[in-house]
Formats: sequence, C-alpha cells, structure tokens
Amino acid sequence: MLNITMIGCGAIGIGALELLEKDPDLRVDAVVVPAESQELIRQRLASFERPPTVLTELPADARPDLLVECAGHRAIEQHVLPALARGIPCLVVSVGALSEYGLAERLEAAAREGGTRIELLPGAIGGIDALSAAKVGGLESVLYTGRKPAGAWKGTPAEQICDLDNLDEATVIFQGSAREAAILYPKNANVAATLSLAGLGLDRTEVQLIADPHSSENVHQVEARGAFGGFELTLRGKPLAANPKTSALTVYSVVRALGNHAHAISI
Ligand SMILES: NC(=O)C1=CN([C@@H]2O[C@H](COP(=O)(O)OP(=O)(O)OC[C@H]3O[C@@H](n4cnc5c(N)ncnc54)[C@H](OP(=O)(O)O)[C@@H]3O)[C@@H](O)[C@H]2O)C=CC1
Ligand SMILES: O=C([O-])CC(=O)C(=O)O
Repeated sequence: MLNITMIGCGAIGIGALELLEKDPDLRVDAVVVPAESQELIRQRLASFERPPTVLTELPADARPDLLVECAGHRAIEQHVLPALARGIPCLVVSVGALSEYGLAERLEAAAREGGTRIELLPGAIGGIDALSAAKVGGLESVLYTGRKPAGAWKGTPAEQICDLDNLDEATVIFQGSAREAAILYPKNANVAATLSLAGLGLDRTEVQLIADPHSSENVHQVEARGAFGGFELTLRGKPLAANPKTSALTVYSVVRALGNHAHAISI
C-alpha cells in the first residue's frame, strides 16, 4: 500500500481522488491546498469514503511514499522543490512551469540532494514515450498544434488578437516556439512544454495555437520527424466540466502514473 500526498485539489485533484478511492493498493492520506480554500475542500471531500486530511503545508515530519502535484506553477516552488530535497519522490502535472528559466535545473538539483526522483506526467498528451525514444536516434522536427474552443482562451493574450465571444471561424492566435508559447500562454503551455522536454527542446519545438468556435474538444496534434521515421498524432481531449482548460485525460494520466508505482506490472 502506497501513501500519497496530493498538492492541489481542483478539477484534476478531485477527479483523480474519485478514481483512486477504488484502488486498494494506494491511499491519498493528505491533500495540501491554499489556506483560503481549506474549508471548502474539506466540505467537498466529506462525502468520500476515506476523506484525506486537508492541510496547507506538508508537515516537516511527513514522509509520504509519493507526492503528486496537481496545483499549478507556484506550487512547484512552494511544495515540490522542498519535498524533493527531503527525499520524497514527486510526480508533477504542471509541466509548463519547467519552461521558467532555471527551474528544471533546480528541480534536478533538489532531487539529487534528496536522493530521489521527479516524474513529469504526460497529462493531456499521448505519444511521449515514442517521442522521447525517437530523440535517442535524433529528431529533425516537432510541430505541435493546440486547438481549443474559443472560450478556453479567455483570460489569455488571445483576447487582444480576436473577439473570442464572436468568432466565426477557427483563428490562429499564436505561432512560434514552445518557449514563446510558454511566456504568452503559461496556463496552456503544459502540453507544449512536455513535448519540448521529451523532444527537441523549447526553442526548436514549433507551436501553433488555435481558437476554434466550432470545437467542443481540446485537440492536440503532433507531427514529428527524425531518424526513426515519423509520426502524426491527433488527440481529441474532452474538457473537464470543472475546468474547460483541462482535458479529462490529465486526470487519467495521474491515476495511471500512481497505479504504475503501486501495482506489480506497470504499463
Ligand atoms: N500536463 C498537462 O497536460 C496538464 C497540466 N495541467 C496543469 O495542472 C494544474 C491543475 O489543473 P486543474 O486541476 O485543472 O486546476 P484547478 O484550478 O481546477 O485546481 C488547482 C488546485 O490547486 C490549488 N492550488 C493552487 N496553488 C496552490 C499552491 N501553491 N499550493 C497548493 N495548492 C494550490 C487550487 O486551490 P485554489 O482553488 O485555492 O486556488 C486548486 O485546488 C495546473 O497547473 C494546470 O496548468 C492542466 C491540464 C493539463
Ligand atoms: O488540454 C489540456 O488539458 C491542457 C493543455 O492544453 C495544456 O495545458 O497545454
């Protein structure tokens, strides 16, 4: 039985907790959330059969078998870095945070200090195993196209490019490198960052982002070429009702990764 602490308890966290309740091989003992939402989360978890303790910090003497982050970029700095340095293995979904200059190196240094590992989860995208294996033989190009319903781009620089409420047709709102995409669209940069880390890096991974008034899905397309040959992937992710910016597959990716740590066969 693995004891797990979860950082964040929003759309991904709650979705994962619901599914993990059915797994006898692991148990989420605690969730860590900002102080202002502690009471609300406690109420939300009250109906669970085994409600986790709701905390605002990981106690200094806590030694969970795994820590899983489903919170956001700031939580990496606040909770993941110190946990790694204390030797707690961490799984991370806010991979876009690693686009910040120097953060990946600091996470690596903290993991080395603690003698542990950090695992970056594929989240909303697939094919990371193939891309990262292809990198071994040498990659020539990786192009990522992210297409989301117009409303999913609210609160981003796309609002200055087009009228998201009155779009008639699919509109390209960004074209450039994954590094530029991460700076302009940090909350939508997880997939681009994950593909970059697995493949050609932030500067050589090409990104196109599209606001599509006719789409009800988060569509991720990847085209990769290299010594291995090539692949084209189209993933049509259903958005979570609780947060339309997030695809449901991200929840399943968390559950799969935790299960792989707990079960005798991992796949
Ligand atoms: N890798 C991938 O493919 C994907 C990654 N993501 C990333 O996953 C993360 C979570 O997404 P989602 O669940 O949809 O987001 P939500 O906004 O629904 O939930 C985030 C949760 O984390 C909590 N939180 C925020 N900051 C902190 C902190 N510093 N410490 C502890 N808890 C914190 C929030 O609390 P409060 O409500 O009080 O702010 C909330 O409970 C985001 O960073 C998102 O970018 C999302 C989709 C795909
Ligand atoms: O589809 C999703 O869940 C999220 C997404 O595009 C991203 O963060 O890159």
